[in-house]
Amino acid sequence: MPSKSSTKPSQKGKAPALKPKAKVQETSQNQSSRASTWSLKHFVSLATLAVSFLVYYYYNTSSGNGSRFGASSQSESDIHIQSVLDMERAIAERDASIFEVRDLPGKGKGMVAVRDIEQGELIIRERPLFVVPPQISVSPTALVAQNLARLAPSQRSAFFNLSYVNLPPHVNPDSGLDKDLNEVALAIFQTNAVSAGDGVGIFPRMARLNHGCSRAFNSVYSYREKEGELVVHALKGVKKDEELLTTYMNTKQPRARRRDYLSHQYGFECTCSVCSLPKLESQASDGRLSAMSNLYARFSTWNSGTISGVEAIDTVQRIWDLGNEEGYWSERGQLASDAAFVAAAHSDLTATEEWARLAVEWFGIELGSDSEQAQRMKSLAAHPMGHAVWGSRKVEKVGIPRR
Ligand SMILES: C[S@@+](CC[C@H](N)C(=O)[O-])C[C@H]1O[C@@H](n2cnc3c(N)ncnc32)[C@H](O)[C@@H]1O
Repeated sequence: MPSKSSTKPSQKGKAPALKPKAKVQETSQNQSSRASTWSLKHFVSLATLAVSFLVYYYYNTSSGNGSRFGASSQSESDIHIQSVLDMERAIAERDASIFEVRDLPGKGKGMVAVRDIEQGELIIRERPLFVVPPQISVSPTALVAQNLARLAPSQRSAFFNLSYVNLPPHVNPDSGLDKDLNEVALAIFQTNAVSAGDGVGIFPRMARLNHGCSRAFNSVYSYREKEGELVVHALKGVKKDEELLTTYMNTKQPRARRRDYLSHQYGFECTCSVCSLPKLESQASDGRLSAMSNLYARFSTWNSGTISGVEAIDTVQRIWDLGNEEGYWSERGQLASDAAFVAAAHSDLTATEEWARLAVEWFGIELGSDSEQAQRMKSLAAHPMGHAVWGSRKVEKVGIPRR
């Protein structure tokens, strides 16, 4: 059955660092121009394969491992250093062909598209500088300091280049004292860390993504446990010179609540296009977002048998329709996947196939067509009756997606 959490919002929010209970979310998005999007994504994922290999090489041969250098001959060291430089150049070149990190008024730095980006396109693939586990036995400050000590100098400087908020007032960042530097490091970690599997990690390239609410965010990041990598995909088509924005929270909440959270946790007053709407439009948007949240809660009651399969699918369709009205396209892969689950439980073959196909499409956009989630839905669409829950509930014609 769709667990309570599986029917929850699924865009990935920034994980409050060292709050181990913070859960990763996943997202998905918009339709249209599918064939061309797919072929481009395919090309991009091939291109990034080469980069990934170099990243793999880098992290598995260099990461502060001095003894490796010590044991190498001069020519081996030269080759190694050259490989690392090649890898860094390849990543920088690929990034530069998609976005630029710029100073943006009132936001510090941010990522701006240097060309049109297609919906579903892979923007970043990145391994973490480090990940901290959910359970820790030393203080957060000491843990971050320990992790930093293991990094190569260039990695440490990438970390200390990141921005931070909420530095305790007694800390002087310019004192040059270790104790103050460690507090700054913790503030950087807490401002920039995101969920990475069970832990939270630092990904310095994606860390430049600023936040937008509801329909304002156009990029989604997701962590791939198997690969140990984070990927960022375009949730919507992005125009050249437009800022790339992700979301730091579940934004299906009224503006006042979103602003409170962002100001407290991240130290800024959100002025995204949704937060800047005139009063009446903002109220209408808040109404839609709250209605979506309530419908998600209703959908989850299918688990306990409170609502029928038909009612559950009708609820999914209402969430979808509200998403269309609001321009909120995130989490649609998960939503369609949950609907396919319900359809399979009620032995509705056509509905299972159709919802699974829709899930493939939206997981493909938000998480990548090579994501585990998209692949799983692909096999469900091909073999609906093979689903573990097939026929576990009363037979019902639950309904296919209207989109
Ligand atoms: C993860 S960092 C994002 C990159 C950051 N702007 C930088 O210069 O490196 C998070 C911080 O960026 C700023 N920020 C993010 N989204 C913002 C927004 N929509 N408006 C203003 N500041 C924002 C806040 O200071 C927040 O604490």
